[in-house]
Amino acid sequence: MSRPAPGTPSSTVTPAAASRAPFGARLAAAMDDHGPLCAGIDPHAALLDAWGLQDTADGVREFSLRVVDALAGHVAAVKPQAAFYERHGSAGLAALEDTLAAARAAGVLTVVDAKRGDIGSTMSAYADAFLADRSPLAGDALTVSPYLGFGSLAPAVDLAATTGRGLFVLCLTSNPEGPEVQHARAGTRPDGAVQGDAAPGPSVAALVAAHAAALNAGAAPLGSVGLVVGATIGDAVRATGTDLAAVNGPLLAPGVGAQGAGERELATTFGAARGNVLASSSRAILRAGPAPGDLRAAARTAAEAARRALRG
Ligand SMILES: O=c1ccn([C@@H]2O[C@H](COP(=O)(O)O)[C@@H](O)[C@H]2O)c(=O)[nH]1
Repeated sequence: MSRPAPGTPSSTVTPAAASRAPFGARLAAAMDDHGPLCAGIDPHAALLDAWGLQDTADGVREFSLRVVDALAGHVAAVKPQAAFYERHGSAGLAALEDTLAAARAAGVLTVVDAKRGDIGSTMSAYADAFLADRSPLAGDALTVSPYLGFGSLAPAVDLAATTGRGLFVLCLTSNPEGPEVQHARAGTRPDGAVQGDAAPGPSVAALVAAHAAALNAGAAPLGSVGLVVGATIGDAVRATGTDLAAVNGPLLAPGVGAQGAGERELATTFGAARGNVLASSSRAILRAGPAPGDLRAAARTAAEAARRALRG
């Protein structure tokens, strides 16, 4: 088996990476073509059962391949949730690899929702796993967690830029527990200056958004460092002083459907940045399966609603 020589820099530019347009540009085109909707691939045990599949790695693979087959060409992106593959161990990871390969072959963009984040040296290994051309686990973009400090994400930021891939950095997540961390006041300003006790820093969410904005400065039509901003967060963008319009990157908005957000929430949450939003829905679409036509109809309905709310 051939292996890269020890010490081979992960930033090696392969011919594939050199010919790939940046993720932000590819996603902007896909959203224009198919509507601003990402369909989540979350093979929950209950969904596998409802589709007549076993709760095994083979069941997860079959489920995922059916979703890709039904939805490629009808949604801007698909988002496999890594946890549902990992729970089946190495065979589950192989199913994720097969899912990503099928999506690549079908021409639909992939966001691997693995929410990785660690100290910089370990983040380098995560970047190699999910963003390097040579990795079978690489999609078009990866969700990452900035809670070890935004700068710890640098290896992923660098490798994504080199290989034409993207990131979605957690900013204002859709779950009700998020505010205890994301609304808190940060200890530093975007320039790294430490705040004194007397002057509270920006909110953590605003700081994360400011870092993403700096990385996307000048990119057109859209930068490749996106944020995760849940569609369920109410007025948290205003409450945290988060400037989403300045980010100039895609905003992945989970929480549509099963978590309760709909057209109204999409229309009111994102302000002037709503044209950059990629609404994301998993269970609400997947429950329409397993018939491919029913899945497609559910995705089309969700995509039309997202288009009305975000681009109407
Ligand atoms: O803030 C976040 C970040 C990620 N997610 C993920 O999106 C899907 C949501 O699934 P639904 O079935 O549409 O509720 C799931 O994979 C989450 O881990 C999120 O919900 N919120």
